Amino acid sequence: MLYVKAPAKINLTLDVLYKRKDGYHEVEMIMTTVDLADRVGLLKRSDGQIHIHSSSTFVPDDQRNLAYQAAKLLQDTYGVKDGVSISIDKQIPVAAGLAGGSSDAAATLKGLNTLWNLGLTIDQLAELGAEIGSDVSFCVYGGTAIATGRGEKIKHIATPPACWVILAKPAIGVSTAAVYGGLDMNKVEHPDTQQMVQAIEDKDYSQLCNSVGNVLESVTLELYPEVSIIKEQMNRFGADAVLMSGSGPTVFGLVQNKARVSRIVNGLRGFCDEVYAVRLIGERDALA
Ligand SMILES: C[C@](O)(CO)[C@H](O)COP(=O)(O)OP(=O)(O)OC[C@H]1O[C@@H](n2ccc(N)nc2=O)[C@H](O)[C@@H]1O
Ligand SMILES: Nc1ncnc2c1ncn2[C@@H]1O[C@H](COP(=O)(O)OP(=O)(O)OP(=O)(O)O)[C@@H](O)[C@H]1O
Repeated sequence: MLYVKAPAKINLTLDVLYKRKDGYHEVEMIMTTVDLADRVGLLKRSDGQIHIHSSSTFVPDDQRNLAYQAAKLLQDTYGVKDGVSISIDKQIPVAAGLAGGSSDAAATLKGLNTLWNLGLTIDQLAELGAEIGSDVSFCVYGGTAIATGRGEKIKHIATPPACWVILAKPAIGVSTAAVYGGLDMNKVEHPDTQQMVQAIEDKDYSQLCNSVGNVLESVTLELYPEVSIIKEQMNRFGADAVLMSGSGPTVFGLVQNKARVSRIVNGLRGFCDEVYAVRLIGERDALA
């Protein structure tokens, strides 16, 4: 069995520039990996079939699974006759704004490149990943990057200063399409992406905290008021910055003071079932 780690991402910024003719939104966002990861196990099959087994009942075990789609795309594109049994040890909450499915797909692309001896470059894998979903290309590389286009154009940037990331996910799943669909471009308050890039390059933690912003947040907050409550609690218990990740509903809080981490985590219990305290990874291949 070949095991590949599939880390979650958070969006330190997420800006939407305009709605495109193809229905997608042109974005500019800063993404970084955190050390909450699924574990994807891959076992070669000689019958050509793709089988999925997941530890979570929330995840489809058929062609709807993004890891299945990754394997099928490689088979079809490169005429691969081998199959694979894919087991997903799910640690990342599902439909949470943390790119769990996208990261499983990216891990599958990378693992099968080895298992099926395809000899593809990481750039080729990232390009294929874009056919599966907008977040998959970033997940192939990991690290910290500005993503543009519909999210598939990746430019790597420096590693952010070290900190804790508290993730709190209310017991709801959010449809990414519904959140983008609810965005009113006349009401968008754009985050300052360049200021965030500068803060990361300067390793200026307090400026980084001042620069977080996500234009999808107000849409999700309106649909799900429970997300606001979690934001308020994180702020009240002393997180340095608080923001929703992706299309939500997960809220993350950044903290440098370790004593404050357990205070915030304990404070959130009772408001929220799923709370994690993890670290920013932010470096490419730190988990490979
Ligand atoms: C919210 C983010 O997670 C931020 O990282 C991503 O922008 C979404 O990435 P994703 O889940 O991989 O999204 P996809 O599976 O490609 O798209 C799901 C749906 O979201 C909407 N969508 C997605 C990306 C984008 N740039 N514009 C969009 O309008 C589209 O309606 C699309 O049908
Ligand atoms: N391997 C997978 N893991 C989790 N969900 C999957 C997977 N494959 C397909 N899905 C489906 O995709 C949907 C979105 O799940 P996912 O956890 O990837 O969302 P997300 O964290 O919001 O992603 P993103 O941040 O990229 O928008 C789920 O409702 C689930 O049915």
